[in-house]
Amino acid sequence: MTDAPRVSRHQDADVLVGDVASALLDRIETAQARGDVPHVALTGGSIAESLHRELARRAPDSSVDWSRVEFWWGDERFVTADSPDRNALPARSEFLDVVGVDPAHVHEVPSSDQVATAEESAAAYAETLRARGVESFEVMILGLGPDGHCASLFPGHPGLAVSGVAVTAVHDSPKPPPDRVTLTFEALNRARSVWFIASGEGKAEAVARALADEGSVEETPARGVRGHETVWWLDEPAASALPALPALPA
Ligand SMILES: O=C1O[C@H](COP(=O)(O)O)[C@@H](O)[C@H](O)[C@H]1O
Repeated sequence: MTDAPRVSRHQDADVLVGDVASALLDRIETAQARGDVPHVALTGGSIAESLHRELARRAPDSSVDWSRVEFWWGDERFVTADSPDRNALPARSEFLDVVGVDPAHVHEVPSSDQVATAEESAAAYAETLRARGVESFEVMILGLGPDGHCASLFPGHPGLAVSGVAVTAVHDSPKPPPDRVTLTFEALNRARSVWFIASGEGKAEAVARALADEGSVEETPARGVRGHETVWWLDEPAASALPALPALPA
């Protein structure tokens, strides 16, 4: 059973990342308090670096036990481990290494200097998910491209139709770099909570298409992702093309 997506609007990008960071720390604490070791999937993209910095800044005020949480990525660029294009690199240096997450609990998608092809990388990442017994992600954080892509699921691309596996390779991505590895819809939709984060007017049309009553996943892949709970964390510019709420009765 999945709930209808919820929209959470914030004044600007700074307020947005602050509120998401504090909600994520609370969510991890709550999961740990009930005895879980939560699995959290991080994202790349424009909002990720400020979110990761904010998480590191707020971490000392939280009671998260960093030895009892595991981190993954919803997608990764198939490049060398030290490439500036890599989603994991800034997440590690700005957040995970700063708060001291056990490196054994940080599960990167294998890079192009570890395996020969994006297909091998996808298979190895899927095997790690299986071996760690990941049945669902506590929180799946996703960015949104101006074209409506999320993770590395791009409009009109073959990856949208992949089923029966948790991870797939992507080639000829319209956004560089061309070779990538992504969770499939099936795996993304195994999240307890999907959190889309979008900031800036450049994302407004894609946000409106993703949340419209009608539209296709082929055109706007983000429409295909639903957790048990789905929250759209938006700043006001990113929310600016959403239809106005009906006025309350007088
Ligand atoms: O390439 C990617 O793009 C999306 C969105 O990024 P943005 O820079 O347009 O905000 C991101 O969510 C994804 O993880 C990443 O690999």
